Amino acid sequence: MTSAQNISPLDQARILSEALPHMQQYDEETIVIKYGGHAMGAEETAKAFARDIVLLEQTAINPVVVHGGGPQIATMLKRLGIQSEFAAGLRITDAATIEIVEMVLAGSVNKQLVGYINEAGGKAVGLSGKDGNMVKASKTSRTMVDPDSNIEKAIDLGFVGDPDKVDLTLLNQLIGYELIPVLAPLATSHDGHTLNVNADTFAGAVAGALKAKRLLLLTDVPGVLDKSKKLIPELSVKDARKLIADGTISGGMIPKVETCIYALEQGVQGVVIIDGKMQHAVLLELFTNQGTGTLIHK
Ligand SMILES: Nc1ncnc2c1ncn2[C@@H]1O[C@H](COP(=O)(O)OP(=O)(O)O)[C@@H](O)[C@H]1O
Ligand SMILES: CC(=O)N[C@@H](CCC(=O)OP(=O)(O)O)C(=O)O
Repeated sequence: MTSAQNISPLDQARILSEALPHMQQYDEETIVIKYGGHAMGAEETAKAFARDIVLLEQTAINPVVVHGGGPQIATMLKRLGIQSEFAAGLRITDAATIEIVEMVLAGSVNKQLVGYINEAGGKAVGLSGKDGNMVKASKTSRTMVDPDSNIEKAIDLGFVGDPDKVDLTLLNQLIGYELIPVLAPLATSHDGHTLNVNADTFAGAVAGALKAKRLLLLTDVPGVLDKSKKLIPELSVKDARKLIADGTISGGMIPKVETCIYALEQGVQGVVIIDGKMQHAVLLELFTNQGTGTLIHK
């Protein structure tokens, strides 16, 4: 890795100077950043991410962080001997599982990230979508074609939700007051149950409601990859839909790309999927001229 010592002082100054128009572009704007559970696995990278978030806040950008935690939930469920399955990329969440999901997402994962941001000098506030009645959701309904009978069947995902209303009262008390919201993807159903929401979907709903300037989805791959595993730097909504239909985009990448499409429809201007395992991916994406991952556009 090239350290700052290997770069001449003039080049260091040029890199900093290159950031100026980007900082001006995002001045006072809200940027939603989704940090995936896989990406936050390595402590050093997670701490570098936290530093980047504080740097954004320091440059008069309003970052809102949404985190995942799929692998962390899986580890805890395994430790407790609870089986877990996915259907249509979503965790089937029964009554025992939702307790663990909430414990891991709103408890350990959320507080660890809050701790890292605060250690870097920020003022992070850890919340879930249940706080302040922020995110109301309806139980997710999905269908799947049964491979034996070839008949489309409804799948019961249990306590899994799709957001249908985001109340910004609480977030508006934090944004613009140097406080950095760090959100766990949980919501309340209309009859008061806790629902597990895919973190990408949750981030899209929050970015759309906030009319965020940008949405960054940090994952564990360089972006959307084509059939030969090469990075696709730019993807139109039309082509993204084709790649989902032909199976090039599958699994966890489906809710990510669908979130990007939803956010664009809601007026979010720049929507990207980037590699969160790369240190300072957020700074590179926002403050330099080179985009790193996949930009999804209309
Ligand atoms: N076309 C594709 N390009 C990139 N990744 C893909 C693609 N199709 C499926 N994937 C899978 O999607 C995964 C990212 O989704 P997910 O595991 O849910 O990440 P996260 O924890 O960051 O939300 C990748 O690791 C990869 O296995
Ligand atoms: C319904 C559903 O599948 N919820 C996810 C929530 C966490 C998540 O999305 O985490 P990543 O971003 O790390 O994948 C789950 O239970 O794993």
